[in-house]
Amino acid sequence: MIVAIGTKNKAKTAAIQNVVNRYFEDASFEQFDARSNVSEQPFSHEETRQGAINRAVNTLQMSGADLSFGLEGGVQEVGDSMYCCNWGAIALKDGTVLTAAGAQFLLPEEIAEKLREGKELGPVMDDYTKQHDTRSNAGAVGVFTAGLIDRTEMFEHIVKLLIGQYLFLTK
Ligand SMILES: O=P(O)(O)OP(=O)(O)OP(=O)(O)OC[C@H]1O[C@@H](n2cnc3c(O)ncnc32)[C@H](O)[C@@H]1O
Ligand SMILES: [Mg+2]
Repeated sequence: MIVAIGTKNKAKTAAIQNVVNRYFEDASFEQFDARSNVSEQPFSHEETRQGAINRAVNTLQMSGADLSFGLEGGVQEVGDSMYCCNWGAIALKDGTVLTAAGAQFLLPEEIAEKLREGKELGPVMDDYTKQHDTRSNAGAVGVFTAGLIDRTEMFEHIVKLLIGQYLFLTK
């Protein structure tokens, strides 16, 4: 089975490879820089979900794969707080698209303020941690959960939800 991945971010690709390899012995992977066709910093569940769908569909079109994955991070305001939200999609050759959402976690107000000013979470996290490429490593979730859950583990749960739906559909 050929599986296409719509990102080169290693926190996301590791999540897809780890979970797919658990359920399919014969999987091979192709990676693409897929366009999400939404803002660099999605600002709602709806936009984040659409980004995941667009990545999955655009990736399938670029590849000769049987199925493709799109994963997208964004933020959503609930009450007076901002949460990081995470969505994923699988696209199949027959046009089927499966979606699932994952963990949401609170962003500290000083981070939320910078995002409301129009900044992107990726660079804001690098400024905050004084590290490089937080988004490809522990991620904001790793930083703000004291390392208990990193970005790969967070996306693994979404990938598991997606593969479970795929297995249910094809059983
Ligand atoms: O290469 P891609 O697949 O685009 O991976 P990305 O890290 O940019 O991830 P997204 O586009 O899905 O995320 C949208 C924005 O939010 C940032 N972001 C999302 N989750 C993050 C996290 O856990 N840590 C740091 N930045 C994050 C990210 O850098 C983008 O600016
Ligand atoms: Mg991005």
